[in-house]
Amino acid sequence: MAMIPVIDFSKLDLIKPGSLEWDWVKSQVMGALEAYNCFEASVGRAVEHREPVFRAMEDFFHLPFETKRLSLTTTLWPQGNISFREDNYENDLESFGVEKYTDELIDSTNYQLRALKYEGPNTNEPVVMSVPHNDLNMITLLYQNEINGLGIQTEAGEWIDVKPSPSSIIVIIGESLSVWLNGRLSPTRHHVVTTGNRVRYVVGLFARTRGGYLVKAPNELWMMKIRGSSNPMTTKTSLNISPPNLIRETGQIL
Ligand SMILES: O=C(O)CCC(=O)C(=O)O
Ligand SMILES: [Fe+2]
Repeated sequence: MAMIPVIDFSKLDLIKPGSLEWDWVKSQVMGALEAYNCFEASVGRAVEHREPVFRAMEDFFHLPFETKRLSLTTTLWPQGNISFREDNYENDLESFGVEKYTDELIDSTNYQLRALKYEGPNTNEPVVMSVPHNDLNMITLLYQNEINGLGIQTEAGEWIDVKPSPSSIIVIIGESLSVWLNGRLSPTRHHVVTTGNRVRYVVGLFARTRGGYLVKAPNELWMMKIRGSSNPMTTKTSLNISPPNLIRETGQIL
């Protein structure tokens, strides 16, 4: 049974950028992204918050909308986790030799936290809850309760059912990061399919380029070879993140 790679991020607080351990995590991240466009990050700390988070989510879905919006941001994704999402950027960018853009990328990014609830479909037949798609943003972090449902499609077209451990966050990449990397990585194609009668809760953190920024590859990545292609990328694609649509420079509306 195919699985997406699991990478141990639990000691990332203790290891220094540039150390052997850091380079080891970095090379695993690269290997996973090249082979699967995604990975499962094992972050020990998540387990401590697991019960209260999903209990809070049950209560939360009974609240009026505005109360939901306010309480989610402060309760479900405490400040302590900011370093994890920034480490993720730093790690990815270093792998491509463009780490000098880390601060710029972090500054031009905002984070949207979404609480997702999928009612159980009350059948043993798989029911599609979210059709196959790529996210449009840069990176998405997903933390779910024990009800699985996320499927990732490999570039060969095979679907892999994701079964994250309770201490894991799934990291997937979106269209914007793929464009920023000038096609060096493809966005993670994924869907959600569930069975049974239990509710699936997911906390999703969507790292998105702030409105008004043009997502385009830095010069260093212009002429780099695209994976699987013998030709260097000679045209520059970009995404103009101006709501409501993402527009490629070629004029294609996503
Ligand atoms: O429920 C999930 O695991 C994924 C959700 C998703 O794909 C999305 O909100 O874009
Ligand atoms: Fe998605």
